[in-house]
Amino acid sequence: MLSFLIRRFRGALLAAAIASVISGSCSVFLVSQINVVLAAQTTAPLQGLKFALSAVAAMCAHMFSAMLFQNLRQRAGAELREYISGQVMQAPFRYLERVGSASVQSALSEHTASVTQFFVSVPALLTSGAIVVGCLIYLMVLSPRIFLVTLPFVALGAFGYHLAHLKAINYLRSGTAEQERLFEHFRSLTEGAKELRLNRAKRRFFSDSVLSRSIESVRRQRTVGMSLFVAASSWGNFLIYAFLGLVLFVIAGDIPDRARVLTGFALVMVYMVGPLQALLVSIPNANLVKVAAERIEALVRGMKSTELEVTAVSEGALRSIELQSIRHRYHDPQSNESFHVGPIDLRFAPGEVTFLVGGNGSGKTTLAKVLVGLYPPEAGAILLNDELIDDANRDRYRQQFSAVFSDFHLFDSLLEQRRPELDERGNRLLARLQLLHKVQLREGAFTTRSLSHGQRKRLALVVACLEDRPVLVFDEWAADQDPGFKNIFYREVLAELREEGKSVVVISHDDRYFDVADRIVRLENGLVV
Ligand SMILES: Nc1ncnc2c1ncn2[C@@H]1O[C@H](COP(=O)(O)OP(=O)(O)OP(=O)(O)O)[C@@H](O)[C@H]1O
Repeated sequence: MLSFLIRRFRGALLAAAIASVISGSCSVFLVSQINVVLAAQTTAPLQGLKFALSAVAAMCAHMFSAMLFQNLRQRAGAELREYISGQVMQAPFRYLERVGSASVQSALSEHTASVTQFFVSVPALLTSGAIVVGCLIYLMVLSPRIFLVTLPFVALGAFGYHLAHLKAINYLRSGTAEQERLFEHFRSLTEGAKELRLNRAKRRFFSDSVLSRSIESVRRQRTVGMSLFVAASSWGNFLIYAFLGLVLFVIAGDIPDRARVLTGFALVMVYMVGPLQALLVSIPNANLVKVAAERIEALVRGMKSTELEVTAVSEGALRSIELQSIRHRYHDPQSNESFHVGPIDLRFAPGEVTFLVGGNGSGKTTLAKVLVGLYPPEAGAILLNDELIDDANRDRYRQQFSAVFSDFHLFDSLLEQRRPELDERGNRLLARLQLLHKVQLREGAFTTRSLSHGQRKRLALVVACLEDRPVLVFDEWAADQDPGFKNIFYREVLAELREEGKSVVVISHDDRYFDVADRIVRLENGLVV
């Protein structure tokens, strides 16, 4: 993920990185000039000019790199969100069901924000890095003997930091994993608002034992992780002052040019504390970026689809859809239990109304999902007009269907190019379903979606009819409708769709209307009986 972003913006990143290093180097040069002036008896005007030019150069380089990095951050955020959204839209539907919406939401919000933080950490890392390296070089030039003494200190500091760092990153990783569970609980806060209000005991349990525990766990893991990093950077700071004390009071002795060397060391070491701290702080930030990038990568990896996206809907008219010995299986790894649908053989033809009936949990919705191509069959074959459906043409196959599942989603518009005739047809259908006084279709968008559940379902029916696909699937559409609308749906709408030559699949428990069907398919425990 990060390497992709780095490759994508490598030109601008390189320019901004060079500017950061220039800014850091100019700062070190300024400090060295201060030391020269402090040690000299007089100051030459040329030195003043050099100092002023370096200060201006440091400012310009810093400004340029910071602006460029901010710009890159926004561009990277936008591209990452588009990339993840694109992957989500083409991901296998079953995979999305399995990972759940909380993982997708946190990838799009929290993790994306963390990854783009990289573009803010980099200038700090580079500028501070350049200052620290520059300072060390200056110290080496000033007194190679004293500088050699710094090496064990650097090694000691690096070792201590590395140990803390390894421990900290584990805490950050598990904190991020817990946070995804927390996002799921946040969703329950709004989606389960009714249930939580109606039952005080459940509300308290959810609050104390589920939500607070998860919030606390994220807080604890992140606090421990970040505290370890802070402890490590404080350790680095301490070593600087310990080293300075050692130089000033123990090692210096009677080295040549004592005053100039010691002033230089003191000045540079004190100056280095800030950038070193920034450097040490930006390392945990870089780790947060790494952890977030790993989460996004893990999520997106499962979204890879081998299907080809259709560019145009198939021209040929529907003649038949055949399911040949198709099977689907849900497996729960926790309980190691499975539910099997199939083997099932069915044929669907135009102008035919098929009712899919059976008890709760008998597999009707699952079969419908296999039929419309949301679940590729795990065994058996699907044939559209005698053509075998596989990954190469599955997306084209799905374009044959309009479906209203029980957990349907209503977009606020038809998501189609504006067509006045579409508005007219839609409003006629809305009038027919007695919704026109509540909602209208204007320029392809609905005037409102604040409707009752039954009304929203009627709106979903209108959307499905307007799509004008050869096959329509209704999953217990009539379950929430009053008798009048049930009658319109079963006796009028289905009859009209049949007249238009549509193949209609209706999942239903309304045995009063079973006579409407041309064929009834009864499922029991995943099998047609
Ligand atoms: N997304 C899923 N993940 C795992 N198992 C599932 C999933 N959806 C359904 N199942 C399992 O598959 C079985 C059949 O479910 P399905 O929704 O197909 O039944 P149904 O006949 O449509 O039931 P109902 O009449 O209650 O809507 C259920 O027992 C359930 O355990």
